[in-house]
Amino acid sequence: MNPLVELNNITYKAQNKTILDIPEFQICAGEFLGIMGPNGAGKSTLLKVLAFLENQSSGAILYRGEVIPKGNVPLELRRKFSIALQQSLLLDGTVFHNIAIGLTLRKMPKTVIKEKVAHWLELFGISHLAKKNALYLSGGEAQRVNLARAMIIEPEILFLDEPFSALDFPTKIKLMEDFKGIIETARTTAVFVSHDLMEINYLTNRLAIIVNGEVKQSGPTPRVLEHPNSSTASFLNEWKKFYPLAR
Ligand SMILES: Nc1ncnc2c1ncn2[C@@H]1O[C@H](COP(=O)(O)OP(=O)(O)OP(=O)(O)O)[C@@H](O)[C@H]1O
Repeated sequence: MNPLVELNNITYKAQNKTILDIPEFQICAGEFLGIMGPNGAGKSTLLKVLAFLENQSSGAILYRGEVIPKGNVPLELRRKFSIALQQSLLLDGTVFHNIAIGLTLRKMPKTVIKEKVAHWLELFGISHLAKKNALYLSGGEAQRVNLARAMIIEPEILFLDEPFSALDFPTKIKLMEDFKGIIETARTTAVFVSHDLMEINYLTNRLAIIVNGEVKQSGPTPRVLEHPNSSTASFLNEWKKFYPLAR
């Protein structure tokens, strides 16, 4: 598989503490990569570094084989990426306006915006909410708007930091099912930070386990879950007591 983003000898330090220490790591085109690990392991920091939202302290980040200058990421590269967080951070305005925002910023013609928003509203099953103020949505509805807003720009990589974790179980299951279909059809490359083995097991095809800022194991999700190594077993085996591993 072709690497879209590569990390080479990356460290990230804050307040004299090494938070990430990653000799090499890649995001490959077309994969749905899960990142899992204990609290404070560095998952969100890794996501931010991969998405060029935080500058590494040392090392190089390559995009499609080219080194990207630290702190000077071209706007057109930033615009290839989308990010969806646990909090949907919607704006005070209609659902239509919120979903359209990425296209509006790119100065797309109004007719194209209307067409695309209608398409993504329908895919996420929220056409009936188009005119509603986004601040008055349920958690599940808001997360659908958040994901539609991230997907409408057809990102090269979609970064997800626990977008389902605040949802009740039935809402989460329905959204994950719909989302999986959408992302498979769009063939979007995705990087997904989650605490939840069920979410990881259902959505991802490759899994990296990060402990103390280091990637301790990575590989196809079923293989990592079924064969934890000596560095990941204590973390994964706790989870496996609670969830069956069948996909
Ligand atoms: N800018 C910063 N300054 C100081 N410490 C930081 C900074 N950013 C992150 N950290 C610390 O780095 C560690 C990793 O944080 P990070 O949020 O990446 O972990 P995480 O694995 O996503 O955690 P969680 O599962 O709890 O969300 C934590 O101990 C955090 O307090």
